[in-house]
Amino acid sequence: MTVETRRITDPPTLAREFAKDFAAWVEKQNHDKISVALSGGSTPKILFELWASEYADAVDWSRLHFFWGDERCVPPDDSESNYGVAKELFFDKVRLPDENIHRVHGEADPEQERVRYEEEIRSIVSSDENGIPRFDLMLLGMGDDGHTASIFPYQRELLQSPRICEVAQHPVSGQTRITLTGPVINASAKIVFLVTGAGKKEVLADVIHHKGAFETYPASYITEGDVVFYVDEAAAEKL
Ligand SMILES: O=C1O[C@H](COP(=O)(O)O)[C@@H](O)[C@H](O)[C@H]1O
Repeated sequence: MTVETRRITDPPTLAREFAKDFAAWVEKQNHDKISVALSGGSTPKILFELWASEYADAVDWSRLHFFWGDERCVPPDDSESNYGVAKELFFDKVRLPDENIHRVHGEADPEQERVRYEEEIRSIVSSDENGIPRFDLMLLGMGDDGHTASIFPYQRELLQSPRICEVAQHPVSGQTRITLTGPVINASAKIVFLVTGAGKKEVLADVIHHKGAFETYPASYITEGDVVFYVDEAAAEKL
């Protein structure tokens, strides 16, 4: 296990650095069906725009299969849909076959969709020696409260679940979501957090240095693989 932190001036530069590293990483992969789980929220939006513009022809997108670490249980055209955001900013603008996009059907019955999505993951993503799907790349964000994917503080059962996905609840809004579980996130070959903004600086320092209230923050438990935190200066202030 290695945890690396990369401090980068601001969100646009951070997205640019990661996009460059990502393109080089894709080139190095010696298999097709490269599986990437995307994060939701606001942080990856600049990255999606960059992929759709400067990297539209610089990456062979047909080698990649996109999944999500978490999704809100809303229809795909809802502004809250993590898939909807990626579609509008990225998928609609690059040459990526539809069959390479593995979205969570947020409009479906959550429990039935959890089961269906697990099967879809198993059909593409190969498993490790413990039978856990091993994504090639897990892209994560971290909320101001230390949540990652849709695993929120005090939802330890989601961090330890033996399932691939669980139906989750946002603790404040009550919004239903579907999230990958801790063991699946941790089994990924490579894990990348993109974290920006001053609102995350205290929590980020606790998560990375395992101090203060770190045990409360789900992001603290994503430590088993090859983990890289890309952080902007505002978020890195307390590191
Ligand atoms: O709800 C979510 O929040 C986190 C963090 O989002 P951000 O807006 O602070 O970037 C995100 O990683 C997760 O996928 C998303 O659904």
